[in-house]
Amino acid sequence: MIELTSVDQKYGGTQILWDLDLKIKKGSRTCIMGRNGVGKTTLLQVIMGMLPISAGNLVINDKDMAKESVESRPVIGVGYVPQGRHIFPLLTVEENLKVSLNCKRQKSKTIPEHIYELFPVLKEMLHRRGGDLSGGQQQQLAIARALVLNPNILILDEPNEGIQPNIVQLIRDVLLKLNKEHGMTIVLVEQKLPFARAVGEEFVLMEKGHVIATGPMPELTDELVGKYLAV
Ligand SMILES: Nc1ncnc2c1ncn2[C@@H]1O[C@H](COP(=O)(O)OP(=O)(O)OP(=O)(O)O)[C@@H](O)[C@H]1O
Repeated sequence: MIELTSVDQKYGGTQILWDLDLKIKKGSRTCIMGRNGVGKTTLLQVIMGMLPISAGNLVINDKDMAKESVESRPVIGVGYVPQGRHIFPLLTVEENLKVSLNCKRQKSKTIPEHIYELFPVLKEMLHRRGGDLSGGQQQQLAIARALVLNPNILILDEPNEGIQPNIVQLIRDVLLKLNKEHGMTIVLVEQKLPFARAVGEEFVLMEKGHVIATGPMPELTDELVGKYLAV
């Protein structure tokens, strides 16, 4: 469960998130949507502890996380796939995955086999450098790297940006499988409506640093789409 209450966030003197309230249920699949620049990435970075909040509360998995650092997130089971992937281009696929295993709470130093079942291409390319992979392969690596620590919440920022359609389908299937078979809570920022509708059970609509509507995905009406999502 993730709960933000009356959260404000500022970059220097510029306030981006305003009195933001949001509840994300355990085991749900939630898509955060809104036009460019409304604060979606900022919201994810606040949840991840990468940006401090200037007011309000943040509770994740029943723990007060408002003042905890980014390093505390894997410890309570939160995985993150950043926008733009941020894999290490000079490390091999295997080394990229092993970076996560160096996290303190991780006892096992082997990559769980189910990662390769989800993303078979990574096994084939284990010794290839991350920077030499295609965009779609890099995205699979970025998701796999977050899964190595076996999170109970997976947060993804626009995982389909610049990705070819067959890999978009694979990512959709993996996210649904992780949620349905492993009970993982999925939170993603998504701009593309068909993908959001296919993966999300719940939507969160943002506008100018506020959450302006939430609900089950079927309640994301054409009127809301026209008003807050269409360019
Ligand atoms: N480091 C920063 N310093 C100052 N302002 C920033 C910084 N990062 C983002 N912003 C501003 O905060 C606002 C929200 O940005 P954010 O990236 O969270 O939006 P977004 O909804 O994720 O947009 P996009 O869909 O384009 O990724 C924007 O006006 C942006 O210019």
